Amino acid sequence: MFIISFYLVKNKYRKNYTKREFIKMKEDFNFLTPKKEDISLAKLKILLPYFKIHLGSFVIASIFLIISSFITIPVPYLTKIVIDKVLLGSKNAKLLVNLVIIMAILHIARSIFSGMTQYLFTKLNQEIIATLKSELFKKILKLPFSFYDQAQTGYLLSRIGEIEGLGFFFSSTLVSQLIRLGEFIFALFMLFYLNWKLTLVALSILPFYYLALKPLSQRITYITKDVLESSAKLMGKVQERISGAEVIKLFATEEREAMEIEKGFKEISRKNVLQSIIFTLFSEFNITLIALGGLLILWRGGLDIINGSFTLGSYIAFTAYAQRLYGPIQSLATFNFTIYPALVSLKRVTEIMEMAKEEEGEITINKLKEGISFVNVYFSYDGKNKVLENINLDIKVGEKVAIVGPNGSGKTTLIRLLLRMYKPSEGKIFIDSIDLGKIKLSSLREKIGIVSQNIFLFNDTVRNNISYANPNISDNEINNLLKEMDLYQFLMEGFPNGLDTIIGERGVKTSGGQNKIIAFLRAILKNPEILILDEATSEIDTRVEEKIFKFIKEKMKDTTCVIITPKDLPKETFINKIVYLENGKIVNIVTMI
Ligand SMILES: Nc1ncnc2c1ncn2[C@@H]1O[C@H](COP(=O)(O)OP(=O)(O)OP(=O)(O)O)[C@@H](O)[C@H]1O
Repeated sequence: MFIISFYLVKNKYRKNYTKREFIKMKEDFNFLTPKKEDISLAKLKILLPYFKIHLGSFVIASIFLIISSFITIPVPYLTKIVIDKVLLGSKNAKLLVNLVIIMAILHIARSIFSGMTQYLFTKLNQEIIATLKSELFKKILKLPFSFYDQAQTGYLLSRIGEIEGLGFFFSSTLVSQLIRLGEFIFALFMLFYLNWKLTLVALSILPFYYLALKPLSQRITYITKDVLESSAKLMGKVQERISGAEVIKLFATEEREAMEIEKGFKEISRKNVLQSIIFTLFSEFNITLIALGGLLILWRGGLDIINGSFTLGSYIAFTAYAQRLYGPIQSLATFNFTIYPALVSLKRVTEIMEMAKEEEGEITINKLKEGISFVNVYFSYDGKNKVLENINLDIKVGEKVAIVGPNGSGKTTLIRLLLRMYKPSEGKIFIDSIDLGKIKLSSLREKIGIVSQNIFLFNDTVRNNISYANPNISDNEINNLLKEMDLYQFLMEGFPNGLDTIIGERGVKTSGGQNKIIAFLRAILKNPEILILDEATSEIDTRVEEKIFKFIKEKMKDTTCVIITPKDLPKETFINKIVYLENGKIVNIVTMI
């Protein structure tokens, strides 16, 4: 059976698999069962709120579905009347026409209700999927920074895409299954009514379903999860390689990288084939079993017709109702198969939805009065290696503090703690004597303008990047600021379309120094009470750097500034205090007069 399915599926992928690949696939198939996935219907509770919102549409769509499913139920019985009572009996042409018209109306009505059902379910399904995708996106943005240290962008994009699989729960499939159950019971009743012995013969195929379903559904669950996880991981890799295309080209490693990715795609293709084989196995099994059931009915019913205990019309009605018995059996059996991939998607989406968000405080802080204090702060990213040790530091409002130290000494980490991107492992940080942990994140971060080491700019205009914190700001206000900083000329000369210049993805169309200046303007336009420059002027030429420092010194007197640099700053700058950091410890603090 495995071999037949393999050859059926092989055509779908139009690929010739080597003997080794074939053997590997067969081994995978045999060994899939032990890795049974633990999935439960309990996770469905996260879908309930979405379901409740659309309950009205769901009920209407379900009613249409029920009507379209049951409206043609009398047709086989009417056919029996036509054959036994009209054609072989009264030969009443008028009654024949009337019965045919009734059957035609029933078919047309079914088609109209079915079309409306499809439309309503698709609309409902798509609306919920769009909401779920946006919710997941929002959730991902609210996850702690430590999450981003591990997850790759492409991987996360794939996980958002997996929401499509949840559409199953809002489709007509679930209601159809209930209807099919009703249909099954009704058909069973009709069949027993027409010929109970023949009905028992028709039902004799049922135990075989159980035998086939058990081993196959466990395998399909595992392989579905495996395909989704491998695809998401591979997408993470692909996205990273495309982002890092410059490095790949400069190191001339295109072939190596392409081979690596090809290996990943082939592995997924192999798993997809395996998944397809399982589906094909089941579908072929289904078709054969139903055909055999039909033949059993023909054999047994034929004998009854020959010995005169069963009419031809009853036989035709019986086979039509038998279809209504086998159809639901088939779809109830397949349901087991289709629900597992959807449950796997649900489990994976829930994993992210249930992750803890960034820890939030409740206090909204007003304008800074006192300043920032680090008290006995220790920090480690991995819980083992200490990155910061016993940090005690006071930064008063309006003070300009430089943090100087060699690479890896913990300067940026200190700032990350201040921004509450991470929590101190020990000790506390206070702003105006309020524990940082108790402050509302947005209230804290709104106060801080930062130009970080690795700045990120959006693929948008210079204007939209500069005014990111305040999109309603006018060009006039931006130009005034540029003039005040003596950077207007620089911007007009540097960017061919002025504020309308598109800077490209991550600022590829502009120079490193220009990007830093845009990031600096972006931070300034936020009107920050605390300005942090993390090696912000490293790529900026001395002339512009002087202008920036002059602006800070003269126009940002009340703003608290933290300037990070690996080298000592010249003594005559505006700095009030220099903090020397080495191996995560403050080794010296020099206060300027
Ligand atoms: N997200 C992270 N996860 C684990 N370790 C990290 C992480 N970020 C930084 N580190 C480690 O923490 C230490 C301090 O890094 P940090 O970036 O704070 O140093 P820095 O003084 O700003 O260095 P540089 O001058 O090179 O920017 C380094 O050993 C670094 O490898």
